Amino acid sequence: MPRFAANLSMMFTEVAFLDRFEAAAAAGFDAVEFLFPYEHPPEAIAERLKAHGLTQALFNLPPGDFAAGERGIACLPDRAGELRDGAETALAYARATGVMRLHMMAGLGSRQDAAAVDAYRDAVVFAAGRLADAGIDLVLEPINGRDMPGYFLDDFDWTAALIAELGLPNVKLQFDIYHRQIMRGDVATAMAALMPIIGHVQVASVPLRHEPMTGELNDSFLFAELDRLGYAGFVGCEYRPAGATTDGLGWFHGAPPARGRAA
Ligand SMILES: O=C(O)C(=O)[C@H](O)CO
Ligand SMILES: [Mg+2]
Repeated sequence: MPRFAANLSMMFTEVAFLDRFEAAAAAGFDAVEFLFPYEHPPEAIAERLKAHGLTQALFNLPPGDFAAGERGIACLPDRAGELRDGAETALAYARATGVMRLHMMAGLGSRQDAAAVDAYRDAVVFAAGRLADAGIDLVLEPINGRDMPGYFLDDFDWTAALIAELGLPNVKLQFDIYHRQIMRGDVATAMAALMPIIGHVQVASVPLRHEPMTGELNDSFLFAELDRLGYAGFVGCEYRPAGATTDGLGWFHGAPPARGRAA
């Protein structure tokens, strides 16, 4: 089985954010990820990781005003300065937590807009350069437009082509199985084809974004495929538990898959 990271933005939300580290460790996870750490000082996050023997698998660069609906700023030409500052902020948290990969959200915008494409490309090159100095990978994640209407980076082929064109060794693909299935399907074949550039994987059931093994995909098969393909990274459990987080961890502890939608 791959190495799973509990996503603390979606899982264990029964308790306050800083208490989710202990809850994840108690449930058997040895790694965590989350969207953003920035409401808490880096030392507070580092202290929780250390106290519970957890590895920080991933988090995101600052995304602009997330509460107001922004979903990253990388494709926004007039936000380049803020993006650069955000990279420094993320690096401070990276140094404290030891994380080895960071995701940069693209923002809302159109790939038909040349200025947005240029801004995005510049942002990727800039962030990759800053992260490379610290030995950290930059991961780019295509996100489906049903969950995030108007999201700039909603195409796996375009993302893979950009990564190939830039040829920067620390720029990789964040392959979210949930988004891939909604956008294109053909998950196992795409995973195999893209494996050389995959830097992080995430999972949730489709269509409800609940626990793995409860949706239309055969997640056991996909996890075995990741092993067969030699994927040594983390699989982030980026799902909304259907009920209490711990009640839905049967899949993680090896229980047989559920059949059909939860009532
Ligand atoms: O939506 C997702 O799949 C994500 O991974 C986050 O929202 C962005 O990192
Ligand atoms: Mg994701």
